[in-house]
Amino acid sequence: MDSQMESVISIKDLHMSFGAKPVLKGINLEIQGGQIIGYIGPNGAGKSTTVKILLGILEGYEGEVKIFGENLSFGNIQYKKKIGYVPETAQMYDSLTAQEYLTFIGELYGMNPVNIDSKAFQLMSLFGIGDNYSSRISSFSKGMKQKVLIIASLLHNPDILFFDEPLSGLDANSVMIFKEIIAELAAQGKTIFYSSHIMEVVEKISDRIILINDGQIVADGSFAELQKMSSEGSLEGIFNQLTGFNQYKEIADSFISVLKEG
Ligand SMILES: Nc1ncnc2c1ncn2[C@@H]1O[C@H](COP(=O)(O)OP(=O)(O)OP(=O)(O)O)[C@@H](O)[C@H]1O
Repeated sequence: MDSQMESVISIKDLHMSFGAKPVLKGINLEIQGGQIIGYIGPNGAGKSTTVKILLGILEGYEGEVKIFGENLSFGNIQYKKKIGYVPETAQMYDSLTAQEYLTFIGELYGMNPVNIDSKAFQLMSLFGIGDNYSSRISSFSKGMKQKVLIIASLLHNPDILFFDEPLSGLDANSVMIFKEIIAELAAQGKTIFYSSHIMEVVEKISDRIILINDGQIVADGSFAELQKMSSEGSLEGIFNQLTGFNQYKEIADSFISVLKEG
C-alpha cells in the first residue's frame, strides 16, 4: 500500500475564490491517521475555508479533496458520520437543555437515543457539568457551552476531528483534561485537525504543524523541523517570521496615538 492510499485526508491543488477574490491558492496535503495536525495562520489566511470544504459545507472549489479515499465532489456524504467538528462560533439552540441538544446531535449521527443519553450524561459529569444536564443551554457560561460543543463533536466516536479554537472559554483544569483526551484519541489512530491562534498549545500538542499564509502553505512539518528552517525558537516567533510580520511595536504605538487623538 503506498502512502497516498493510507491518507485519511488528501487535498490536491485546492483553489477557492469568493467572487473575484482568491482565498485558497493551491493547497496540497496528505494526512495520515493517528496524528494531531496544528493548522495555523494569520486571520483571513484561509483556515476555516479549508475546514469547511473538508466538512462538505462549502462548495465551488477547484482541485481534488478526498476523505477516507472518497472524492467529496462525487456527492457521497457517508463520510460525515465519521467526522466531528467544534466550530469557532456555533449556533447552539439555546432554548434546549443540554440533554435535548446532545440527544438531537446524537440522533443526527444515527445513534440509539438510550446510548446517547447514558454517554452524554457521563461525559458531562466527567467535565464537571453533570448537574446541568437538564438545564437550558441559555443558562450556561461560555466555558460550559464549549464543553457541550466538545461532547457533541465526540459523542459518535468519529475518526476525524476538526477543532477550531476548542479551548475557548475552558478553565485551566478542563484544558488539561481536553489535551489528554485528544492525545489519547490520536494514539487510538484518530486524526485531529486542530486550528488555533494559541501558539504555545499548538507547539506542544501537534505532531505536525501546517502554517498557511494568504491561501498557501508556507511551512509543513513537526515543531522540531519548523525550528530548523527558522532562526526562531518558539512557534510564535516562527509564525511571525514566516508570515513576514515584525512591526507589532510600531502598530501598537500607532494604535495608542490614534486613541489619544481628540
Ligand atoms: N462567505 C464568504 N464570502 C466572502 N468572503 C469570504 C467568505 N468566507 C471567507 N471569506 C474570506 O476568505 C478569506 C479567508 O477566510 P477564512 O475564514 O478561511 O480565514 P481564517 O484563516 O479561518 O481566519 P481566522 O483566523 O480569522 O478565523 C478572508 O479574506 C475572508 O474574508
